[in-house]
Amino acid sequence: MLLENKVAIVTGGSRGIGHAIAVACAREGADVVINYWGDNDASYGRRSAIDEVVREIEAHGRRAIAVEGNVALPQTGIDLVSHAVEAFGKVDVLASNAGICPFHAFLDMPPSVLERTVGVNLNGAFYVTQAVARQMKEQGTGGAIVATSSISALVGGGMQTHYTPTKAGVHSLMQSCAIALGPFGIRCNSVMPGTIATDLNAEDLADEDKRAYFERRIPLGRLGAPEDVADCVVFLASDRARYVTGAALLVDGGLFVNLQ
Ligand SMILES: NC(=O)C1=CN([C@@H]2O[C@H](COP(=O)(O)OP(=O)(O)OC[C@H]3O[C@@H](n4cnc5c(N)ncnc54)[C@H](O)[C@@H]3O)[C@@H](O)[C@H]2O)C=CC1
Ligand SMILES: C[C@H](O)[C@@H]1OC(=O)[C@H](O)[C@@H]1O
Repeated sequence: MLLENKVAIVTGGSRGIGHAIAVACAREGADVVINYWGDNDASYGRRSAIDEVVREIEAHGRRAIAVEGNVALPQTGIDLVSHAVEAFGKVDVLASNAGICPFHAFLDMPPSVLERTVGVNLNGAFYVTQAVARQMKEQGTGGAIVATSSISALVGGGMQTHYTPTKAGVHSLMQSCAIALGPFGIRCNSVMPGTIATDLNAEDLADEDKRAYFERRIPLGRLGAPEDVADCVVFLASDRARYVTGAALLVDGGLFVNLQ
């Protein structure tokens, strides 16, 4: 197992990519603190989304606690670390994954949409990374931080002018943190998913023509699944990637390189 007896914090872990990361960490032997924001109603079948993630982790024989909190607030990262240490004694891995993408045109974008997107995606990644890194430094045993950036760090989107800069920022944050935290044995990397079928883009991809267009552009011939990303996060978080820091791993089925 790649993360045997490690403790992982996963932000945005109630749905989509974060859900898959949390379960993959447990499958590889980690106990998990799952952060989420606003997904605790019972609209997910008979269980709330977060109850389902906890159940899946426990089915792998690992422990899980769910902690609701808005990552845009500096206190949330501090609280996540406190909960992890209280419940499991330490933090070894952070998957900084929480993010939003409210599609919106550029020319009439209200400042509130920009500020919320930057607040959750970029400031949130900064605050949680900082809180976890302080704990890892104190523990003195290193650690691994993997942030969910995006192919959108490298290419634009006309309805994503507020979003793509946050994903470039998250990648840049991991590069700088790799330098700042390397001396403490803390590795910092990012994954750059392509188009992964989740709630984030369900409405966008409900347009059959748009979905078919994406599928045609992906050399591997399909949209990504959350588990495709989760397995790469686990790899970067594990000792198999012990000499990898400041790197970004595209997980996009070849979409980025497909010019024509
Ligand atoms: N779905 C895709 O095609 C891609 C997604 N990404 C990134 O992957 C990450 C996860 O996205 P998905 O799983 O697709 O989204 P999703 O909408 O399925 O799940 C989002 C998760 O983030 C949590 N969340 C939202 N706002 C939060 C906040 N303020 N504080 C704490 N948690 C919050 C939700 O509770 C949920 O667990 C995001 O950072 C997104 O930018 C990157 C590239 C492609
Ligand atoms: C939500 C979008 O479909 C998705 O988000 C990203 O980060 C990818 O680049 C896709 O555009």
